[in-house]
Amino acid sequence: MKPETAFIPRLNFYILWSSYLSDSDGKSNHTDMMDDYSASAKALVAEMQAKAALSPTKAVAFQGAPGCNSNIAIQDLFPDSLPLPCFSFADALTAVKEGRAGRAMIPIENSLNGRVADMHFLLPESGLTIQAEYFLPINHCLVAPKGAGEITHVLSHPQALGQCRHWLQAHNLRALAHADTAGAAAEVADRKQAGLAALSPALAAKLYGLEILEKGIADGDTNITRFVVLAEADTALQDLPPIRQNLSGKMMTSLLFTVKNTPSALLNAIKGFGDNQVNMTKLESYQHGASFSATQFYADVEGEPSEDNVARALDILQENACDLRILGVYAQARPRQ
Ligand SMILES: O=C(O)C(=O)C[C@]1(C(=O)O)C=C[C@@H](O)C=C1
Repeated sequence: MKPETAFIPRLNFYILWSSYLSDSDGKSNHTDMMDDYSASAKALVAEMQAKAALSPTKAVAFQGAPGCNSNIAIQDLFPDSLPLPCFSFADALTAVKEGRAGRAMIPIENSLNGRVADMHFLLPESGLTIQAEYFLPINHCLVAPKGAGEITHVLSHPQALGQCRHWLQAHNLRALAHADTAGAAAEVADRKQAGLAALSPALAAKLYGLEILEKGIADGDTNITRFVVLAEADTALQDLPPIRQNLSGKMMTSLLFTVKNTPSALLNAIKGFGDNQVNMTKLESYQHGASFSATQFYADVEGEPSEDNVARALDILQENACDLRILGVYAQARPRQ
């Protein structure tokens, strides 16, 4: 991504970083913004990291600054845990791999704006498994320092900007991408720049001393993000802080598999799910390798491999696909039908 401009996928406009977010001498601060937490967030990040370091199994890693939605998801699901802020998704997964956190909380899809994290490569590469899912209602606020004046530019995570795309256009606000919603709030708190606001949770406004100018911003009535909890496969659930959530009583299984780009290859691979009455709730495709000759699929199905019908469907999948990998078997947090 060039320092001068950045493109937000799913939003049909370019974001001018340095033309707007530059010092009075014209020097860009792009590198600082992309590579590290802003000053307002640093002390809190350091404090949370220090607490997590004292009790790593109680730590749950997340991408973003304190007060972001992933942090809120952790507070909801693991009230007794120690949230561990990490700057990138890769950092959050590495924290679990290196034993600095027992788990990671990762957003994967949003009801208004679709896919979030690149699970198809992050998860397989990390070797971690999905232990749980969680659905968090998202409540974006427009937040700014006191005296910011008329707002013209809004900084936030590309997902948050995408979830509020129509609202931003209707209010003639220019969107600027940031690593996460709370990090965006910390950034506008540091800059105290006239006309600059952030889209963030109310919690971030509180943490970074910002005013809430508007609440409940979203382009639809239902704005929910699905998160998954990742952990090492051999981590026993009982060794980690308890999960507090209502469950539907069913299980979910997440899979990754590859088929050749030949006629009916996908149809043959997943036929067993329909034939055995197994409900597939998600199927996403990705090009696999550099040749465009095979496609990788990520799928979520209801049920678990120990159920006969799921086992039969998986056998058929195994016969017709390659690289089948079970990414996780976990309790369903929300009915799918
Ligand atoms: O930036 C945050 O607040 C995050 O936790 C990330 C994230 C996302 O990537 O989807 C999480 C939930 C919201 O949908 C918006 C942003």
